[in-house]
Amino acid sequence: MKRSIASVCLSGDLRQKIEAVAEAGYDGIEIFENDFMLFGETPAAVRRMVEDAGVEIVAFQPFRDFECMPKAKMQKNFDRAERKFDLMQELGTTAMLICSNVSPQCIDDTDRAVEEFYELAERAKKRDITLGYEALAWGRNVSLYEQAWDVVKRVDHKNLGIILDSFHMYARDADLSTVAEIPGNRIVLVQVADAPRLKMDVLQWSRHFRCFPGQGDFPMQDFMSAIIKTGYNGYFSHEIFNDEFRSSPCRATAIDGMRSLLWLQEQVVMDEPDLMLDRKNSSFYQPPKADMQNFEFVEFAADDQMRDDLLGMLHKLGFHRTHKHRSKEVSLYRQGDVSLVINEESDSFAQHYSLVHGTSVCAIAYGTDDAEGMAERADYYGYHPFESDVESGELDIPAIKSITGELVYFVQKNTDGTRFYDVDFVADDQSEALVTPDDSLNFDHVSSGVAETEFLSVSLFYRSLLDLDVAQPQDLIDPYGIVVSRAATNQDKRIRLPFNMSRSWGASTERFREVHRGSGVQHIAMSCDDIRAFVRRVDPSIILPIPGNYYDDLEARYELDDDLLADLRQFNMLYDQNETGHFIHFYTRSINGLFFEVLQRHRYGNYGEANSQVRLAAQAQVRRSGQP
Ligand SMILES: O=C(O)c1ccc(O)c(O)c1
Ligand SMILES: [Mg+2]
Repeated sequence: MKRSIASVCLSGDLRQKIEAVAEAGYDGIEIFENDFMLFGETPAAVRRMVEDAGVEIVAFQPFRDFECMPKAKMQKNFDRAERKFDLMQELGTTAMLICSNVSPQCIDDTDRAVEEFYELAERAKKRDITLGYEALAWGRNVSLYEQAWDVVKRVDHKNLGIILDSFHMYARDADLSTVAEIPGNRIVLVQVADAPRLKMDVLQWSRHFRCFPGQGDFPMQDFMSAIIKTGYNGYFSHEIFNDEFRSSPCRATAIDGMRSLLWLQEQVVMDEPDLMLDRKNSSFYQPPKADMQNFEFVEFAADDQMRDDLLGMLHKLGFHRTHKHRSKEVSLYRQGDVSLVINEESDSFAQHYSLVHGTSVCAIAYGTDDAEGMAERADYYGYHPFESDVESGELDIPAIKSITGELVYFVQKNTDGTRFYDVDFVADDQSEALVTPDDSLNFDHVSSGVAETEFLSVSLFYRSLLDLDVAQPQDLIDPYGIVVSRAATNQDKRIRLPFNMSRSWGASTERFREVHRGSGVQHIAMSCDDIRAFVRRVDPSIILPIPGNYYDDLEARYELDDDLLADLRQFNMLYDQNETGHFIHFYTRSINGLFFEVLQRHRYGNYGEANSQVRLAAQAQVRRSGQP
């Protein structure tokens, strides 16, 4: 599979874009006309730059509003094309993307289009140039790929083919069956773009919300399979117009794009193993399948200032120290099946992390049946391994850096049922729990607060490397802005990872990123079997106070037992119900922006989203009062 990316996907000037594209390992780049026009070097210099970088200019694009203009304008359009052919020859590229005309003056006359494209193809032939016709979803008279194919078929000229762009096709709910009629050698270029499903003007949707495959909602595997079945052997090229990409570092975006193409290839091969192997691609490598089973532990970096606050909060929630590390300043606090590691080892990753972020989560560990495989997968997807100091007799747990900088560990499940702490830790009966521990406690979800520019990278990280499902974004209402939230989950829902971003400085996510000095884990939720018993054992001073009006509303909305309602009110718990069941939960106050949640699910799969605005308002109230 030959891989390319359009220069319009990336921020910066043309030189920076070319360097980023080469470094990320693409074979080619589509040069967007504006990127060239606004660049201060000659076509020959750009050609050298691209050659030196070892990439190919896959296409020059776009050539706009060519066909079916009033007769008086056509001569000018042919002249304009000749000028661009000159430029393309200087740049050393042979493919020109022509998008369907969007001008109000464009005449609806397919015979005319056929004649004009024949004439243009004849001119292109003299220059060894191939034209590719692409239907823009908002084209004046040609807006469907079937219409573009009809024109190309009728022109029947070797120098004119079709360009297929997944965005335009899916945006118009295309039926992919006509793709099978197109011989692969008549496809000049395939552009891949995903997008979230949005109901809005198609032009605005395309220009601002496209994203890399794996970040949006389109069934990109089906598109890929349909194309590959035509026998097409050319480039798959990203063409993503996206506001976040425009404001993100171009190298990071280019690398994410490469991960996205690798992921797409993995999906296609998984669905239809013969498709790509048929293509004499014997060097084809398929990474080990992801295997992610559970949250094994969460690790905290503790700094001097807030260490005691954190330990105090854990004690009040029923945790106590059960183990100490054999050789390091590392303690394990357990309750039920929740393991929290407190790392105070000097000169460790954790200590460096706490110097920047204060007391906070510096790592999440997942249990897996194939830790080696996960490490190999991480390498395949270009996520960076992290090597830690391991003493003999200790586990060497594969680790990588996540997008937001904390570590991700892959902990091998042992067949004999022993756990990570049975090797590296010694049991420690010194400290007693302040309150009776709850054996039913389990990790439920771990949420992160991320920057707007990281949001799509994080979804790709979860979808590609960890093979999690990533749900569509939801808006949560904060008193000071909107928080956009998505959740990644594994199949049996033992791993749930919501992640949030906000464009509003005053909203919870950005306030967290301010106190925590960067993105990271903001919230750890744990489930139990009897939350009404659990909350009675917890010191009320650590629980987030909820406004009384909320309970009056609950009473009006649902038929709740007086008993339950009284408990909810007294213990500052929240309640939600849906068609299948109900949900009760409470939050703690925060430490350095981080807070805990304890919850009980009754056949309920959501997160109490309906209550998120209550929580966000309650947290804003606490912040305003200057309390933690
Ligand atoms: O938005 C546009 O104008 C535009 C231009 C070229 C393309 O290939 C495309 O898909 C969209
Ligand atoms: Mg396109």
